[in-house]
Amino acid sequence: MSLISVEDAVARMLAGVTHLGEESVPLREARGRVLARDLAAKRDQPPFRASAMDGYAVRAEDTPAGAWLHQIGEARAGSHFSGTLRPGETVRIFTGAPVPDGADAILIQENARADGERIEVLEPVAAGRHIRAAAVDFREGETLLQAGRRIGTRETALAAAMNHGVVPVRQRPIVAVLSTGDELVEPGEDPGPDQIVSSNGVAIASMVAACGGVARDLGVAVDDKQAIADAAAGAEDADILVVIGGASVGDHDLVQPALSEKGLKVDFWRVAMRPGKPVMFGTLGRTCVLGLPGNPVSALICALVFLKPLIAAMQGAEGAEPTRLLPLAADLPEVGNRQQYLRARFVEWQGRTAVTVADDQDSSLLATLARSDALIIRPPFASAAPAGDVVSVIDLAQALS
Ligand SMILES: Nc1nc2c(c(=O)[nH]1)N[C@H]1C(S)=C(S)[C@@H](COP(=O)(O)OP(=O)(O)OC[C@H]3O[C@@H](n4cnc5c(N)ncnc54)[C@H](O)[C@@H]3O)O[C@H]1N2
Ligand code: MOO
Repeated sequence: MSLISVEDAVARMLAGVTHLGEESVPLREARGRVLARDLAAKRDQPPFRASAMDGYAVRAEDTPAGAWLHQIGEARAGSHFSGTLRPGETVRIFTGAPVPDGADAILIQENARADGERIEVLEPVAAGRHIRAAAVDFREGETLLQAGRRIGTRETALAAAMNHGVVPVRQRPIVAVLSTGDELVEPGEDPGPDQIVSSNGVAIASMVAACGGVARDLGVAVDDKQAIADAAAGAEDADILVVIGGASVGDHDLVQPALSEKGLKVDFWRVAMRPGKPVMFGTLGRTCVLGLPGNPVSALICALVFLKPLIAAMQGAEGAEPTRLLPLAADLPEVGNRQQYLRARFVEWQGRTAVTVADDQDSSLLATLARSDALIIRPPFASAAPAGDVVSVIDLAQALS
């Protein structure tokens, strides 16, 4: 049986993706959305020379220690002083206020002593000190956030400072999530002795929300072609249908037969990865269909490798999981023909942060996944790796937050 590589599978899946439409949303509601256009500054920041400290606006040359200055006014944030400083004069100033014309430094108040309107200089100050130049942060017209950037806290702050109250973003993909299996009951229900709680549906929906999609829970369909086909009808207007379970080769693995009758075109099935081999991708009309293996850890790792980039691509964003290189704290054996995703923990090893794998990598073990800090990625046919060898690692706290 031939398996497609993870790299080829992801590339094939992304090759057919088109961007979703664009919409405008208030910046306050834009968290997690992806910019559909570049965002340029609508003004200079700061728009004027601004004081960085509370104190006195001065001419630096007037400030030998012991000099006395005459206070002629006050400048506050939001209210400038309209005159011009002449020799021997100062203006009381507060952080964020426009620096008056004629002043070239701020004498901080700790280095001054006020006696009515007479101000004694306790420490000289150099020209330019504690003044932020106009537009030192950015200039009007400068593009600071590019299309494709996901809006988090930093982007929100910058877009706001650029004076964007409303931002152009990509629509959120609608992701229908269908679990399959006679054995499944929803979390919190009263399972029979042969039954299993459906953890995958709710977990994938959580991931969809975290990736900026809109999850539509289609619940659980029993292992029956008609039941699966009927339930999948709830995804007709969805951008993505995720079907969980029934992906393998057993007599009760009916997802492909059920959806084929509705017109599913399978692009790939079975990928050279472990866990996750039975993952399937195809299209049903305009809906992308991702078939995830039922084993809970396989489902989540496949969602990380395929669903996250798919959702990101529809929004015009980068979705590949960032990796970093860390040394192994213990030996690993050689790899077979499937790329491995090994649950692992961060440990201190020879004075450095290193990774060590969990003993049992069975793809049903969610507690092990929750205890793990990282996934070690090992490519197909990699040779045995001794402790100290560097491996590629995904940080789970970010990847499956
Ligand atoms: N003869 C073979 N058997 C299996 C193969 C194979 O190549 N040849 N592949 C194995 C691999 S690898 C995996 S992964 C599983 C994939 O199975 P399915 O996708 O068909 O999933 P199911 O059989 O429906 O379920 C597997 C397992 O996962 C549990 N499950 C299913 N859905 C959920 C859910 N929503 N929440 C929690 N747990 C779920 C289910 O109860 C089973 O225990 O096949 C191997 N077999
Ligand atoms: O490879 Mo399956 O996806 O491990 O259990």
